[in-house]
Amino acid sequence: MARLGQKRASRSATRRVLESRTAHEQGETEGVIERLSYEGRGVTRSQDGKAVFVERTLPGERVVFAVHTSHRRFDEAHPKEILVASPERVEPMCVHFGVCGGCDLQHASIETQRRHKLETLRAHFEQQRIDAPEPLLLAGAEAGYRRRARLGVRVNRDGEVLLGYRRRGSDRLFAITQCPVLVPALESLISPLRECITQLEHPRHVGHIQLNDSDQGVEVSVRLMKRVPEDLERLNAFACAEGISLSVVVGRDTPSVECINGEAEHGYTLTIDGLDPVSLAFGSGDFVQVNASVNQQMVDRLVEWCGPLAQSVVVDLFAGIGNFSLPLARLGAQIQAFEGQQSMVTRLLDNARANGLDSHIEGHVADLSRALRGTTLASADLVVLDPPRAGAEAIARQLADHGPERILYIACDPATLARDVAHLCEGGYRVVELTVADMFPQTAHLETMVLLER
Ligand SMILES: C[S@@+](CC[C@H](N)C(=O)[O-])C[C@H]1O[C@@H](n2cnc3c(N)ncnc32)[C@H](O)[C@@H]1O
Repeated sequence: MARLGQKRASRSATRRVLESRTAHEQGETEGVIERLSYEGRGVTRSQDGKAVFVERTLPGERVVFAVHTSHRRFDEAHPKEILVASPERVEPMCVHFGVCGGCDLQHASIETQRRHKLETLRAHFEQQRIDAPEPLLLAGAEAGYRRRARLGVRVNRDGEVLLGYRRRGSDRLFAITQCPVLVPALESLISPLRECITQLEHPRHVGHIQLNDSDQGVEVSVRLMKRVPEDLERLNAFACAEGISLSVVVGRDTPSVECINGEAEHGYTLTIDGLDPVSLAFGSGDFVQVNASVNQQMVDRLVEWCGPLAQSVVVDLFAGIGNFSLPLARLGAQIQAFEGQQSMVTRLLDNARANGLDSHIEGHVADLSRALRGTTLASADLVVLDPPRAGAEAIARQLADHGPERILYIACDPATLARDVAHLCEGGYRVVELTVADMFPQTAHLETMVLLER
């Protein structure tokens, strides 16, 4: 097999390697990959038995690797050559794979990726001694699924405009020419956008660019440090030519938003289907589930698991802009929604009103890294919680002591999920349904849905 591209370690990583007494010589080592780590790297051992995590490799492969970062108990490495390839290895779909900080599993077949996610979840549950049914899988397209992205912009010393993402393991930006995990309507904008920024009077004033695919089509938001009228005209011409909506956010401390082309003043929405669909307006600072098809399947499964909900009281914790609250309210449930950001609670309540569901939803701002005071979670019929990666340990302990009959936990981190589910099981719950949702194909990230009953 061919030699693989040289990966340059960041300066601080290089310094750590040189300073570390346990670092490998800066040579290359041969090894056989034993297994995949949870975050999708091949694991082998150095001659002295130290674990080495080699990115972009698969179990069973014989590889030549070079260590780029050394720690006391393990090393991190990149492959130089694949001597014996796994039959599960595939050609990565993106030319930037290995450099880009986004995807980490493009070298594995989609079946391998999904099996790995199921095994990762099982392993976390086993570590916590949680008794659970075999996880099922929800999945959509393996590429072209991301409906939101943030692109960085940098102008290098030669005046060349770089539009792209951060490098793997670094803060540094690199230029992209493609991103096959984006929905086609967003991916096709990469080159024209770069061209447009290059032709601005002041490309250095561009901070970052956010792309959203919505019910109204593509919406682009450009962050500008300064308002330059000629550049606004050029951005407007670009938006008209591409048939997209475009707004600019100008200034640093108190930025102002200006719509320069399209429908921004009416808002952008995402629709969730059902017998009676709901549409959610969102803003660029709001949390949005990036994979529309998998999100729809999650909402469908939630509805299927939770059965008839008319007149039920549902507490939706970490509610965002109402992704679960509104479909549940549509089924007749009374929703108490809690969310940390005031702006998203406001949006959730606006969304409830716009969908004729305001009499079914109350929204509250609350910091859910702590137990929720003044609300009797036990008297709800169902608690839905969908925390960020840190999980919801305090809430899980509270629910373990005073929780309702049923809890639906949606999680983007299997380790903190398993920790919290273990608390719930100690409190008398058992896992009755378990599903892995492949929300982020080509990466090792997994989304999980767990239904627990007392
Ligand atoms: C994974 S998102 C889920 C949002 C929503 N359920 C959805 O499906 O779109 C997690 C949400 O938790 C909110 N959040 C994060 N930390 C929080 C905290 N300490 N207290 C309350 N909400 C928090 C975020 O603002 C975000 O909206």
